[in-house]
Amino acid sequence: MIKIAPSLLSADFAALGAEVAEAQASGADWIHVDVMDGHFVPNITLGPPIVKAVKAHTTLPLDVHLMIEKPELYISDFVAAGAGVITVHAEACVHLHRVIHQIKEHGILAGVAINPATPASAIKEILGDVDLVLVMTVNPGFGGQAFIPGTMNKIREIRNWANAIGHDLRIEVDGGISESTAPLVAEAGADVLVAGNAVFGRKDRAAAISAIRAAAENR
Ligand SMILES: O=C(CO)[C@@H](O)[C@H](O)COP(=O)(O)O
Ligand SMILES: [Co+2]
Repeated sequence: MIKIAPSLLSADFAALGAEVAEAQASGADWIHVDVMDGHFVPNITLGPPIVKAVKAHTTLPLDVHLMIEKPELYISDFVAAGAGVITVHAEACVHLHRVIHQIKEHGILAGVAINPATPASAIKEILGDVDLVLVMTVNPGFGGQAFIPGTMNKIREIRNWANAIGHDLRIEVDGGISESTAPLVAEAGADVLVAGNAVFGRKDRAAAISAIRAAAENR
């Protein structure tokens, strides 16, 4: 089953409550929340107080994508704020195994993300421990960038490894996902599709979400 996770990065930050409620009413499965610290990526967005405020406006799982250094210092704050999924970058964690288990101890889903230039092998040893692998299909930091097609080989590789060990892994893709790129990533093995611009950049969010879902499912 394909999940669609609209990214709040492209929503109206002055009206996040209404934006998240509309995304839920429009058929979103998860709400993707991009946390950036100005160090790991060259942009700064939001922290736990905003996640908590957003959570009050939706019953959907909040899919928190941490693009921050030393994510281990903030896991419990994001859990307390209402995160249902927390994903950390492999590139930002010296002790990735420890951070993944720190997330899982809170009883929520744990994910690991890799940048476009990071090989899939960087997460092979942790694959059986995570609920989700996030394959970045753009360089993290900004919404509205163009999809990088070369990332698709990694989706296939990771899906094959997960199948080989019988692991029911979610593979999420993030960056430049739209009606036209959704079939490609779904065919490669992705099943959680983050979409910022392609949902919040359109007036009719329900039409946008169902078009992406249909494109992925009818590939
Ligand atoms: O994590 C990020 C960017 O770093 C994303 O979640 C973006 O928000 C995706 O935006 P679009 O490419 O879909 O507009
Ligand atoms: Co993201």
